[in-house]
Amino acid sequence: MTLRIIETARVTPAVDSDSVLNSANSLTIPLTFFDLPWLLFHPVKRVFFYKLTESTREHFNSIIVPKLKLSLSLVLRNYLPLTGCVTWNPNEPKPSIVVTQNDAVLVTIAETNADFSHLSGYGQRPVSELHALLPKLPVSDDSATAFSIQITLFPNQGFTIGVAAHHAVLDGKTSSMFIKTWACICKQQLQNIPETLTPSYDRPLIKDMIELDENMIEMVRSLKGDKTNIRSLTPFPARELGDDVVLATLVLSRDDIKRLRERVKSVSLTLHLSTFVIAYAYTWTCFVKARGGNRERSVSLLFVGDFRERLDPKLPVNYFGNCVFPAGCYNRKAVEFMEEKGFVTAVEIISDLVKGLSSRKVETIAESFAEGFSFASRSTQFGTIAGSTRFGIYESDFGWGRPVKVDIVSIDQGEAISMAERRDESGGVEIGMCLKKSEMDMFLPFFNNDLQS
Ligand SMILES: CC(C)(COP(=O)(O)OP(=O)(O)OC[C@H]1O[C@@H](n2cnc3c(N)ncnc32)[C@H](O)[C@@H]1OP(=O)(O)O)[C@@H](O)C(=O)NCCC(=O)NCCSC(=O)CC(=O)O
Repeated sequence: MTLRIIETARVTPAVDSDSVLNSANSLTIPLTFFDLPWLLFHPVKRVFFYKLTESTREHFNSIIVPKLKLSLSLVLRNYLPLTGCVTWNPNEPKPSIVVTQNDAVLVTIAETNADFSHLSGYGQRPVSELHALLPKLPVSDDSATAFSIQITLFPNQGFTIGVAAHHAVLDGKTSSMFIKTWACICKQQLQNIPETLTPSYDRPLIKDMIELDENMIEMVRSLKGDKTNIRSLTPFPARELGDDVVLATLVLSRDDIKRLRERVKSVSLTLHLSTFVIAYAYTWTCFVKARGGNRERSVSLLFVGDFRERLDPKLPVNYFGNCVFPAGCYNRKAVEFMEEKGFVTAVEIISDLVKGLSSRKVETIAESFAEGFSFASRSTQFGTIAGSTRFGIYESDFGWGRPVKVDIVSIDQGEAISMAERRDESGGVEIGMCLKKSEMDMFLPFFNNDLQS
């Protein structure tokens, strides 16, 4: 495929007489202990595919791009942190998001000759081609950009919106709320954000715990291992990906989930058998079986839970930033998930972890992250989940219909599994996996055949 960059635009927030920037000229939002664990992670990258056969160059340049830019400018008034950078003032104990007047979100406009149907499909797609549809997120030792966008035309086939988000600035809940808000403003040609979609910046609701901040920073530093510049914001080294890495999207229908749930119900009636638990347990056991190898090898799994409603007192559902707590199960033997009752074992583990989340104490969050991250390098297989079955990501309609597909491409940086609701069915789930082609070819038969058994 070829990609031609047409323009790199800076989209600034629309002029707002109430803007906090008008008086002080800058806005500083310190990162909380919920944000800090993600400081040196690679950006979360999602690509949204919009099918539109009337998307000629003319239509794209004169209608689609101007509408997207205008609505982006309007929505950024309420999302100022996305125009800024994470920086770490030498006089401050921790980094902050800093926004100054005239800051902007970089929007790359591009065109490609790639096959839209193939790239937006559910089959195996080269991850390098998906990356071409995503923007860079500039980062240096001193400054890390919060958010960037790429809009790519596939002439007469459609267009994509690719986003790159710094995870220390926002989590999946905030990121998906931003996209849905931008889409709503664009589609309905609104001037202002509806109340229900307005982000909350009520940071004082998260009690300042200096010791917790320090522990988080210490943990992040120790993970990087580079002692030369302890305030450096450059991320962990990127995973080298060969041309043979593919991303595929698997589907568990509502009926599949129901049948899998029945398998477990006969064993125990007290388990938490949500779609999330069933889907994670099933995918994980297939993944461990497909990799095979030494049955005694150490494997671990982790996920994060949204903590906004689990905190006491609760945070507003629209709280901007990160508010997730990790839950994991570490150093298990691969054989536990390979044998006949492997799926039930995984369900029991993940069910217990979900049930236990609400009683987790915030004071333990740094050690919980530290424990989880430490097993990432010590395990032969480490499962994590990106996205969620609760973000409603397919509702992002900018006025040209809902996306035909949404992929989280950044799962290529680990052994993450992505999740989202199914586009056209309530109750089912879409699962993204990114593996070397040879391993994907081993994994898919396990995933498809075990459903029939
Ligand atoms: C811990 C969990 C994963 C566990 O999920 P579960 O679905 O098992 O458990 P649950 O108690 O939340 O839900 C139980 C049942 O109630 C339904 N349910 C509960 N709350 C709901 C809500 N607000 N909206 C819609 N459905 C809801 C669920 O669909 C499920 O039904 P049913 O049986 O039908 O399923 C989840 O609670 C959670 O916190 N999800 C969000 C995780 C998150 O924020 N991840 C993003 C990380 S950042 C990231 O990854 C980056 C990025 O995305 O950009």
